[in-house]
Amino acid sequence: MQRAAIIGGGVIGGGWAARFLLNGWDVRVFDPDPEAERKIGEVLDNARRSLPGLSDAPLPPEGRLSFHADMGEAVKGADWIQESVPENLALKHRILAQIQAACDAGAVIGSSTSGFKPSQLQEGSAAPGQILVAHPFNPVYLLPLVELVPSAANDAGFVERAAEVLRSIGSYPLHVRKEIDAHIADRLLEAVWREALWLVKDGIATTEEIDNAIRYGFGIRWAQMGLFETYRVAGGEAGMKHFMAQFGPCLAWPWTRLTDVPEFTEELVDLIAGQSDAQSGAFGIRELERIRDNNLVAMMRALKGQDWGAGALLRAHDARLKAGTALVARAADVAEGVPVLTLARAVPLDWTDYNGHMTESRYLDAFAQSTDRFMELIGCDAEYIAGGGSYFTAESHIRHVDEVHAGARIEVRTQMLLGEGRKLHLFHAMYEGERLLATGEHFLLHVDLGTRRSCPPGPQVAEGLALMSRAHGGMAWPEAAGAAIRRAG
Ligand SMILES: NC(=O)C1=CN([C@@H]2O[C@H](COP(=O)(O)OP(=O)(O)OC[C@H]3O[C@@H](n4cnc5c(N)ncnc54)[C@H](O)[C@@H]3O)[C@@H](O)[C@H]2O)C=CC1
Ligand SMILES: C[N+](C)(C)CC(=O)CC(=O)[O-]
Repeated sequence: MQRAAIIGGGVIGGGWAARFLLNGWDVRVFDPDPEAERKIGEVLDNARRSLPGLSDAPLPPEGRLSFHADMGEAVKGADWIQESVPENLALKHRILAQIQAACDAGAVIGSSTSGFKPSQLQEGSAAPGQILVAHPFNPVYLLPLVELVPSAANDAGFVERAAEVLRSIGSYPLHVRKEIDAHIADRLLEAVWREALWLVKDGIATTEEIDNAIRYGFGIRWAQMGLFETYRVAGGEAGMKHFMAQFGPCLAWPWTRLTDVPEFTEELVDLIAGQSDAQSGAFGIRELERIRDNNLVAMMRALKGQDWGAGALLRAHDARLKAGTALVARAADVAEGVPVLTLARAVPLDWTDYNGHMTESRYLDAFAQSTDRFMELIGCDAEYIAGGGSYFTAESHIRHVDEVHAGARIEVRTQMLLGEGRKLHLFHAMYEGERLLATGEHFLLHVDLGTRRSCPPGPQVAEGLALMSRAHGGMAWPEAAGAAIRRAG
């Protein structure tokens, strides 16, 4: 168990607390705001329904969360301390000095600052090498990017240790090699933000029209290929050089007002806030956060299917998590007389429906994953399938016993009812803890993928089946197995 201290538990500190906590860290929070506990509780509720299901493997058991009135108590013994107080350099200096007076010398102190350079934060510190910028993106518990910005005072081993901690909690540390005001991403965001402010101020577009220009077009493109890869594709077969030749001259045309800063007059603030109310005022902030989280999870899980960008990162993190799970690898290791664990994961947000619970098609999805896992156990793995043998499902019966919600940790335990010759009869039971949620009974036939006809399995799978028969052969037939839907009335 590792420990993080969160100093400043607002929007960003709350997000950090959730990411650490749900990745198994104990988290101590210091924030003088009497509402901090309630606010973090609400951020955590959102995180619990969205983050665990982003992975296809279970996250470690949640750590312990505590709130402390004394900053020294919060930071003492912490491995990672994340400063997330408001963007004010004098305040950050004061807080960093208080942290360093009480924390362990080996702790990493990350600052969430959106724009200060690490060398600015380190000014006046007796141990500057312990402080660096770890700039996250909102919502911190879902978005992987953390800009990790060291200065010359941080040694390379320290930076790598910080990066490894971030990887272990599913983040993507982007090492910003040369410190600069506002790092990398906020410089890009600042450019778009300034241009958008001019468009509203000059009456060209409303806040909603600008958001539509982003979300119906280049925003979707950016989420998967960024800027340069997107423009390379836009250059057609001739690629980047052609793109630059075609659009280079525009740089000299009046396509931007970036060099000017619009003054934040009361009139401009009212105009933007009023348009924003008209656009989104029908939703509360927590409601908007949930809509945002639903969309982000769906997009990132889709990218995982493509093994691309943030999705490729999630896949690699899943592999890490899976390596630490209790799933048995071979039939020879299956315990006798008890169903074998074939799935352990959380319910993803995109598995839920308009009734607010896991939707029916996903039960089949989960049971199908369990069947795949069981096939691997008996030796019907990717190599065997590539050799031309596999199983086809001939019949399924799912019973829905109790409902389950997004973020809940589920397990499927599987009993082999029959595994003989070409026949395989499985009974899956899905649980949240010890609460039975559903059962899935499936009858499969071994097939020759060349002829597409059933046939006896090869020796490897026959042996796996024999081992499983020995482990499960003496078990009682589950009460619900073999049941049909009763006639109504
Ligand atoms: N909001 C955003 O989109 C992002 C903000 N950041 C950065 O994160 C930092 C925090 O920003 P937010 O969370 O947005 O601000 P916030 O206003 O939501 O939260 C700041 C928290 O710090 C607490 N605080 C104030 N004085 C304190 C003190 N002396 N000791 C401990 N806690 C104190 C406040 O009570 C509040 O809960 C800033 O440096 C900001 O630039 C980074 C990424 C995104
Ligand atoms: C607007 N902002 C500068 C606070 C933005 C960030 O720092 C990152 C984000 O989450 O957009």
